[in-house]
Amino acid sequence: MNCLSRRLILKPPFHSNPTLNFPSVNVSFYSKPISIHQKRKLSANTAITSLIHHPLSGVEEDLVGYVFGKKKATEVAHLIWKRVIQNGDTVIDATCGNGYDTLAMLKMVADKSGRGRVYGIDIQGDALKSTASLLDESVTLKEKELVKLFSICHSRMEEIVPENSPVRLVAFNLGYLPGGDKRITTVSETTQLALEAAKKILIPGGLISLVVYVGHPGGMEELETVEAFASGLSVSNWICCKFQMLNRPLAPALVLLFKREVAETQ
Ligand SMILES: C[S@@+](CC[C@H](N)C(=O)[O-])C[C@H]1O[C@@H](n2cnc3c(N)ncnc32)[C@H](O)[C@@H]1O
Repeated sequence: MNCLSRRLILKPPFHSNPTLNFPSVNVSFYSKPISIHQKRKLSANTAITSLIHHPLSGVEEDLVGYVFGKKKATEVAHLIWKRVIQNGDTVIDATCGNGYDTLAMLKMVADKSGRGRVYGIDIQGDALKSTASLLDESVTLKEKELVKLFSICHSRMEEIVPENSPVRLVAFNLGYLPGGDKRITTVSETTQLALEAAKKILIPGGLISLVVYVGHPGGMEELETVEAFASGLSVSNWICCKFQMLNRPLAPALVLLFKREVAETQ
């Protein structure tokens, strides 16, 4: 058989951590039609390669940590963001709160060229003040300039991100502001609108990440809204999953909506 074989070192574009080793794979180019058996072998190799390079691979231990109550949903979310975000990216924190997620995102996008941007949104002025003061304590003035804060509803996120900015992450941490007024929470209607907006502006290879607190009134309904939205996304373009503890009903659920880099043919 006429077959050209090449050994490639694949560096997925979503990966920014140079300390991790990338597996090498054999890629074969065939000049003749191949048998069904060879085709199956090839597509299995492709499937394995895409699994190896998926942002969820490499965080297995952290997911086990979450299952055994050793890692918080937010910590696992941050580790997965790290595998998606590249220096210089544009990302959105759709619920800034006290700014911990904003800060984590800033550390991931900031580079010397000053290209990265974090658009932070919260309906409460107090939350944005809290985010700004956390940034003041934690980052340089130059880094802080990469963060743009907006006191608006996240359903309006399209209005604040410049049109040609490739958004790679939109993150939600739903519920109420810790230490704030517990009556002010995210709500299903606007969360649904915000998810639709996020879907429109996210680039292929991007991620919509949600940590959903279900212990407050309306929290469970909101999780159902998120699940219904995720269930409606096409399999060829999205990989959607949820991590939730069944016997810890008040523990937050982690919902991840990965937009495929390349649409999968069915
Ligand atoms: C659980 S807190 C976020 C915690 C935050 N990510 C952190 O790291 O501290 C949820 C936040 O969502 C905000 N929020 C509620 N409804 C919103 C809306 N429609 N648009 C934007 N933010 C909203 C609340 O004011 C609150 O600060």
